Amino acid sequence: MAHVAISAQRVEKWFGEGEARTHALRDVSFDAYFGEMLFIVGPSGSGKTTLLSVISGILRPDGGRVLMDGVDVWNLDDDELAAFRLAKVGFVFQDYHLFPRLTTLENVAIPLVLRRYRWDEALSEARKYLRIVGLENRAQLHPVKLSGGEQQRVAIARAIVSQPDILILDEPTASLDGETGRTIMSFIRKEILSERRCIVIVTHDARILDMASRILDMEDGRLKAIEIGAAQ
Ligand SMILES: Nc1ncnc2c1ncn2[C@@H]1O[C@H](COP(=O)(O)OP(=O)(O)OP(=O)(O)O)[C@@H](O)[C@H]1O
Repeated sequence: MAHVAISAQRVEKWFGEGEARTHALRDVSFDAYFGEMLFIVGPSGSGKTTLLSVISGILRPDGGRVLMDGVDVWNLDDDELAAFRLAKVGFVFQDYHLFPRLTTLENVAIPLVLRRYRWDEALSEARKYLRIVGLENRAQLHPVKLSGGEQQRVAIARAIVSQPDILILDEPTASLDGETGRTIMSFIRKEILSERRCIVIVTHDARILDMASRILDMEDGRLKAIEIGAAQ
């Protein structure tokens, strides 16, 4: 029996006040397992990014709970939650969140520095991951000098450098051409997914859906269906 990595239980989220009040997540429950690549799909505004933020310990829900590897993450205090996320979760955000003043290599090294690696060790490990995403020759450039697709690849390298148990990606291929997107997703599936890791991906990109183990289909804040993917 596969081990549950993330358990979302009756999650609710509201935004705004009065007329602008939006019910962004309505009673959303599902389990994500170690060893699977779980995709979240649905129309714009259906709550995908909100769900990703709640299950990864970034955005506090208004109701329900989220267990990550058995830990009720929204019951942790801020310091415990930060430490838990650092130890367990890697993120790739839709808009990259790269540090503009650091080089590409330094950006990838940051999670290791936070884990108290020596600076030279962190840089050398980071270089391996830049090579994996095909950007070794961009190591000394700052993010502003990179294309959108290259920045996305740096963000992916930074998310996987510390080998997190849970890897969360928001639209990871949105700014990549089809071939690069598939190459990176195949790489993640082959080299990054393992029996001890769970990968959750929000995507609009139909070209990569065949790599899903299962697909959560969101609509209007609700979980409409859970489908078995082609790669299960
Ligand atoms: N910070 C916020 N403040 C107010 N409303 C928000 C906020 N974030 C999201 N919403 C609203 O919550 C709903 C769900 O938004 P969310 O970004 O999760 O959807 P999404 O499915 O990820 O959309 P997209 O595919 O366009 O990224 C939308 O109606 C959105 O307008």
